Amino acid sequence: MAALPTAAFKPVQEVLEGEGVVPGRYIKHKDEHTQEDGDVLLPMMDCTIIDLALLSSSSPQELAKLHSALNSWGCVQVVNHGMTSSFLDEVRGVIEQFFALPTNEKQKYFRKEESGSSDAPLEGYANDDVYQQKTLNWNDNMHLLLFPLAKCKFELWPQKPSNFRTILENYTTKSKMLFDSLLRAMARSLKLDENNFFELWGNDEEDTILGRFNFYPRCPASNRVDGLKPHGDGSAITIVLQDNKVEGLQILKDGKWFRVPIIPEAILLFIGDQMEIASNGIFKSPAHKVVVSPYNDRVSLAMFCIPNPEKEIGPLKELINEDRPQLYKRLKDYGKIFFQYYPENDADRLIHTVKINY
Ligand SMILES: O=C(O)CCC(=O)C(=O)O
Ligand SMILES: [Fe+2]
Repeated sequence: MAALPTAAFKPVQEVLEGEGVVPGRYIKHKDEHTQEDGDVLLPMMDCTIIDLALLSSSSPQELAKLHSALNSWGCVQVVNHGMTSSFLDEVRGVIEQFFALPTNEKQKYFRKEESGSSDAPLEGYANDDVYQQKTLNWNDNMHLLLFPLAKCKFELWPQKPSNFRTILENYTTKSKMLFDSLLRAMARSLKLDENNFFELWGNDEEDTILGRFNFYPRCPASNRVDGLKPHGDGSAITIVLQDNKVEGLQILKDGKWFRVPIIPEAILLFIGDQMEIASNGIFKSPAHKVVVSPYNDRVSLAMFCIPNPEKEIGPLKELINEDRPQLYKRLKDYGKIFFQYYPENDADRLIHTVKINY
């Protein structure tokens, strides 16, 4: 990967300063204008809300709801997860405070090439401009490895606001428990041994959680830019803490885009490509994207469960049978395959590259 051009770096947040014109590099190609002007009128998805307490007590109805939603949408929102709304607001608050800092303060945590390697992610603050995408996302972001603690590069964690680290460590510890409960419940909903998905993620000290802190500045030409282009997540599973006031996340189902509702007390779960592979296609990794508001900035925090790249991932043998032949190849380091294609504009379903064609 080319060296990251620190000197030329400009946060999207500052792009409109001066003339206030959105540069062409951010304007979507004509053929990407699928629903220009119409985004606000898109239907809301029929989002399943899962009660974690019921799930953990193995309520058959709740497990069936989970199975059905992950099989159709690949996404649910989870409530009763043990984190209070005021705590979730604190997490959102420190993210907002970080992105509100002056650029020279944020640049102390700038993403450097040396911080990444084939098996460790690039960490720090940046935006997609540094990867020279064809059309850029209207998004500034920060990537931090959040788990396990032994792998955290705390020198890249913001010192301001001063409670950033405490809040994020606390949120990560609670999220790890949430991930574990969800993975167990997902296995149970498929009538598998409840520890089966720990083979995929969670039982290995090289399994990690990568956090992506997103900031989508408001944009007057909001319907001509993408906050985040359509993509499926390359993780095993992802949880997203959405902004509690500003909508923007959309999900694709049967070729149509739907808005994802804001449920302030909920945490959103997306199936990632590696879980779609492990579940032999029963759980779907949905394409999703983010649209930008003309009036308000939006933040979110996506936490990706990334399996040890040395581990071979493939459809579980219990989920392969005559009616459902093996749909995906067995592979290692899906992240590497994923990031070879990721900067492309049309890379919304990279999982197709590892499909077995009968
Ligand atoms: O901003 C959001 O709500 C979703 C972010 C997302 O999809 C990602 O970071 O992969
Ligand atoms: Fe995503």
